[in-house]
Amino acid sequence: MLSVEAVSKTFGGVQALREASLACAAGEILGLIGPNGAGKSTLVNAISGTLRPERGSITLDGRDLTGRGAEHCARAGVARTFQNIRLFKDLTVRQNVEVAYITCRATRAKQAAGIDIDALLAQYGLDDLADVPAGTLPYGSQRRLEIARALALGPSLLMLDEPAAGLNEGESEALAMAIEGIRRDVGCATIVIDHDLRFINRLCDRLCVMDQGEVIASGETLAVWRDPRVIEVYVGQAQPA
Ligand SMILES: Nc1ncnc2c1ncn2[C@@H]1O[C@H](COP(=O)(O)OP(=O)(O)OP(=O)(O)O)[C@@H](O)[C@H]1O
Repeated sequence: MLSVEAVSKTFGGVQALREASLACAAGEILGLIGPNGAGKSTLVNAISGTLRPERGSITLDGRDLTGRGAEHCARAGVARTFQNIRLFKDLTVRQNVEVAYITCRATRAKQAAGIDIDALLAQYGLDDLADVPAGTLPYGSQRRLEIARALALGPSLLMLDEPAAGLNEGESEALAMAIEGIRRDVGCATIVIDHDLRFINRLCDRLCVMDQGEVIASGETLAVWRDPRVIEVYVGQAQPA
């Protein structure tokens, strides 16, 4: 269970997070949405330890992760993918997954025991590409490798930052089914950020909506879309200036 309580962060004069809170339970798929600049990536960065919040607290399964750094968070079971793919481009596909697995084996022996790298590569359609440098893969395969690598960490929390960006409808549907498979097989808490609202609504049990650094609504997907503040942010955006 991830619990984020009243986290704040400023960059110069910009308040990127204003006492943002959210929770995500094991086996749950939470959609984190909001307009550009709402603070979604900043919140994910705080949860994954790449930036230190000024106030608030972040715990995973009761362990305090607040400001503990990316390596500590990864070892505690936080895995993520990035808006702009960040693979080890010169390492092979298999080596990318192995690096994560080695981290998992060092600190999460129970989870590591359940991970089979060959099966993971096959599951994500990467078995025939295992010895190819990651940087030479087509875009869709790089996206799948990022997810396979995140799963090799044996995560308790998986955060996917714009996983459907650049995918066509068929690829998005396949991705949604793969994420549902992760819920079934791994049972981790999953947070998905995406601007593709059809993808988000189809996939997520609950939504957390941010605007200007604040969480303005959270709850079951359908209920959130009836919230006047959410309607204002989304419909307001579509109005001509
Ligand atoms: N490293 C940084 N330095 C300065 N300002 C930053 C930094 N990172 C984020 N910001 C600012 O913080 C605010 C929140 O940005 P953030 O990237 O978290 O939004 P977002 O909801 O992820 O947006 P998008 O959907 O466009 O990715 C924005 O005003 C952004 O310009």
